[in-house]
Amino acid sequence: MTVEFTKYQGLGNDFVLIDNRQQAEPLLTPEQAQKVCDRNFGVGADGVIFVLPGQGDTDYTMRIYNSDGSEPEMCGNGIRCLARFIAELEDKAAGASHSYRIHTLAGVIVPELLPDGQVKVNMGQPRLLAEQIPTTLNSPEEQVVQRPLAVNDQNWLVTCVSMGNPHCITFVEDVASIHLEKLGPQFETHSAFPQRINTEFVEVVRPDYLKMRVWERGAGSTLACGTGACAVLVAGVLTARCQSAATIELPGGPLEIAWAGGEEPVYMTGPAEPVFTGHLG
Ligand SMILES: N[C@H](CCC[C@H](N)C(=O)O)C(=O)O
Repeated sequence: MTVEFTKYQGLGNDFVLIDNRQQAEPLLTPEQAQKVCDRNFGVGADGVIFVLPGQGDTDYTMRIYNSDGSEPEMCGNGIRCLARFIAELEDKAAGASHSYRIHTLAGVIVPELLPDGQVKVNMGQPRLLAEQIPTTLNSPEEQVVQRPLAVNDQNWLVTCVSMGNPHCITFVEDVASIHLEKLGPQFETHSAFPQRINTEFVEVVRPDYLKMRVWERGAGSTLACGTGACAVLVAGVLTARCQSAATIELPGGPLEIAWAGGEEPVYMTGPAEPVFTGHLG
């Protein structure tokens, strides 16, 4: 069976998107997705994203496999790509604005296509309690803000935020000096994170401009992480380092993130572009 796909990227975080509207189960297994993501033996991507039929009052369902075959709850850059892909599948006129209600393992997420081609996403509320991350770095009902964590014989102060998927944020003086390939895997598999963890290293340039690098759970070093940028803004607000809206500069480019605090949702605005279409198998 050949499977058609379209390759999309959001700030260089790239995905194979598959029209899966005809059945409730993904057309590829996690093992097949892993092979598709291989940058030498496959198409090459940070993940595979499936557009499935909606559930309840949602238009569609998004499922995603990381390049290691694991299934995360959500993907910020990926859902912007999914929204653009759906508009293409529905043959929506370019330049018009549309929003979709997407069922995900992180809850209902609402991306809106803006007339300029960018996508604005209501990413839902951040989860801040240790049990919601999940992590053992504090009592289950407590938040994890500037807690000590020993990694690579160094003591880091970390703040943990879930956007449906788990993130560990640490603020540093010079983000370019971080040895991501050495530190990333040690954070990712640390025993304090029973579901593993996405790790963001952040340099506050100004309260409305932060630079970050990311080691993603199940995907390694990527050029951008949308849920990670949201988690970084939330951690910046919780630690009084940044304003309620900021530009988060990733290696692949900037995302605009805003959070009014408390029970309010986090909003993310950024690009998503098609690259090419092809067939698998
Ligand atoms: N690797 C992440 C999923 C992809 C998230 C990232 N690509 C984004 O844009 O949010 C995880 O296992 O939680």
